[in-house]
Amino acid sequence: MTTVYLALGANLGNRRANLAAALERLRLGGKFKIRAVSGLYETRPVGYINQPDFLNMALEGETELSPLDLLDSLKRIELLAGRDFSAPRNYPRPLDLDILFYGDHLVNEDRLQVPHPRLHERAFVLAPLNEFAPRFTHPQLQSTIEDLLATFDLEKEGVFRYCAEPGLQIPPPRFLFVTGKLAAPVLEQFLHDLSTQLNFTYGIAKMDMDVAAFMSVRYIADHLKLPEEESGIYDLLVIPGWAKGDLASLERISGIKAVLGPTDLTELESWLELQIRCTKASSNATHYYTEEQLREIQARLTDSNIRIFTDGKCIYAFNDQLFVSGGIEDKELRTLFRQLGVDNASHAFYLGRELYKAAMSIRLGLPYHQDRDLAL
Ligand SMILES: Nc1ncnc2c1ncn2[C@@H]1O[C@H](COP(=O)(O)OP(=O)(O)OP(=O)(O)O)[C@@H](O)[C@H]1O
Ligand SMILES: Nc1nc2c(c(=O)[nH]1)N=C(CO)CN2
Repeated sequence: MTTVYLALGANLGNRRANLAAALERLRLGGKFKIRAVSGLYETRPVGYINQPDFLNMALEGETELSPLDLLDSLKRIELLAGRDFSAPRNYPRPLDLDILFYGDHLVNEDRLQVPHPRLHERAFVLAPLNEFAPRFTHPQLQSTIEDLLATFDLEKEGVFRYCAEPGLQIPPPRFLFVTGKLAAPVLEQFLHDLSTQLNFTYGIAKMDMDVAAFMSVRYIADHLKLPEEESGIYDLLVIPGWAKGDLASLERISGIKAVLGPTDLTELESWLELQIRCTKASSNATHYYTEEQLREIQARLTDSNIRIFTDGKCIYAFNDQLFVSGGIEDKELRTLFRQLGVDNASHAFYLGRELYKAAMSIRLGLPYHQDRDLAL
């Protein structure tokens, strides 16, 4: 698995819906996992000026695809969004997906250059990327994203973080269940109930056979009719637990990672819980705000409640009036606490506990969320 960074842009049609659909399609049959997404930015077009404004965002993902296979998948997603590849470069488009970085690999092929050769000239790329990868170092320029971004005045560039469109979330996992005709209605009911409880989405492929237990992997591979554009929207193909045969060939034919599901519907809940936990546990991306972004958040506050954040190194605490930051050593924590000037005893206990939890999260390399337990 390689960590990759992608830039997304849209300036035709329903721009936000185009970006949302791209996130849904970016599962690539389980070969791509989105780990972090930025907010949406309203941006003035660069290059060919006489065209509508863009919505831009960036994301961090992990993939087992090679750089060129990833590029091909991105081109397919652009095509599904209605992209006209005969239009000249820099023309309006419903969707544009660029590979910014592929780990720290350098690629220099006719149809692919990575790192993207123009990313450091583009505030509309650097600003969203900086939300979750400020300290990623450009392998050729040897500068971090935050340093590259610091050379731009975002207002002058026409790059605005707080646009009218609400941001997008990482889509929940999406499973495709294969079933026989008899079990289909019961499975549908189970999945319908569990999907909100466990936060996943699903599709059901009903095979023309009464009982799922009689299906072989070969039979499923031969009879699963999936429109080509659909394989990308799933993370996992779940086939009945009794099925025997070669899963690798089914994966090749369907384009989706395949696993055997539980043999009994009563085990479906714990089986799904485990699957979902596994996808989350392998996520190592932590979203950190930069001090500048935290100060922007502060500027919009109107109350005195203290908000606490970390950036993996320092602790930041602020309300509408004051903004303090500091390190995680005991002495630094005490100074931070004093600067907050809290005189109410129960509030002081609360803040002390939160500050120590924030310090602990930094020591352990875990994400910190105010009022939530530390979690792996
Ligand atoms: N890192 C990269 N990411 C995406 N496409 C790339 C990359 N490097 C080279 N390309 C090639 O660029 C071609 C044109 O891509 P596209 O139409 O998205 O360009 P553009 O968005 O108009 O301009 P720009 O490349 O400056 O963003 C693609 O078909 C692809 O082969
Ligand atoms: N603001 C903005 N301008 C652009 C963009 C884009 O995504 N945002 N993409 C381009 C071609 O890739 C050319 N110009």
